[in-house]
Amino acid sequence: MFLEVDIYKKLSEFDLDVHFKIDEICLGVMGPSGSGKSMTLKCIAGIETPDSGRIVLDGRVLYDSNQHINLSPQERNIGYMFQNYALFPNMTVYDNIASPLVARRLDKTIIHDSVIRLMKELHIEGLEKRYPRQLSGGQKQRVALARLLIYNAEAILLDEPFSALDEDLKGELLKEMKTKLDAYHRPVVFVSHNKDEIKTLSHEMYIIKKGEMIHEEIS
Ligand SMILES: Nc1ncnc2c1ncn2[C@@H]1O[C@H](COP(=O)(O)OP(=O)(O)OP(=O)(O)O)[C@@H](O)[C@H]1O
Repeated sequence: MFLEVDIYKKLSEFDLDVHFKIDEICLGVMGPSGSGKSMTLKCIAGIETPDSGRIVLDGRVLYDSNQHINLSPQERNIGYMFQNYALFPNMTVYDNIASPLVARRLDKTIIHDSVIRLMKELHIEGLEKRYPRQLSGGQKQRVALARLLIYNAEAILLDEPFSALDEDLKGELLKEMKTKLDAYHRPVVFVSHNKDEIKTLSHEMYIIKKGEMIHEEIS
């Protein structure tokens, strides 16, 4: 599996001009606020459209401005975890986690088994019937992580997934995320302001400044 990204997009204050190719590793991306990190992930996920370029995931063209290819986020099959968890507020925890499998019309027993297994693994069993507003920040992030991991996403994009957590909780979730990602063997792009988080999770690192990515050794 590999993810190849060559995108150009005019933004309000500068141009986003991003190029990288990764295989089954976690690529850490750091950079100042407003430098284009979230926009890069949104273009890869298909939520925003670049002005030109090409995005290829394991040989599948997701976006190509010359060929007029622009797959929808669902067709891309990429897992995306936002800064603000983005759980569905009117759905229970169970339904939130199950939603990617329900959308794929999987058998109810298979969905049930997968939800229960992931809830156990992420230590959120017992919360099935709660709504997101009845959860702590850490619980919400675990639910978002379970929903991300429940389906067979071909790549994962993480945008500041630990930003709202206190240090203890962050450390704990970081460990769980590392275990999950180590077993995942697919391309992962991880955006963070925090170098320690990048060091823990990532194999390679880029710094993004005003829309341009520069490779940097993780030291
Ligand atoms: N739809 C858009 N069209 C044009 N410019 C945009 C759009 N959305 C965001 N921008 C601008 O693009 C730049 C990059 O924004 P982006 O959200 O990618 O930053 P970021 O690096 O993720 O910042 P932060 O760390 O604060 O989340 C900002 O200057 C922002 O104002």
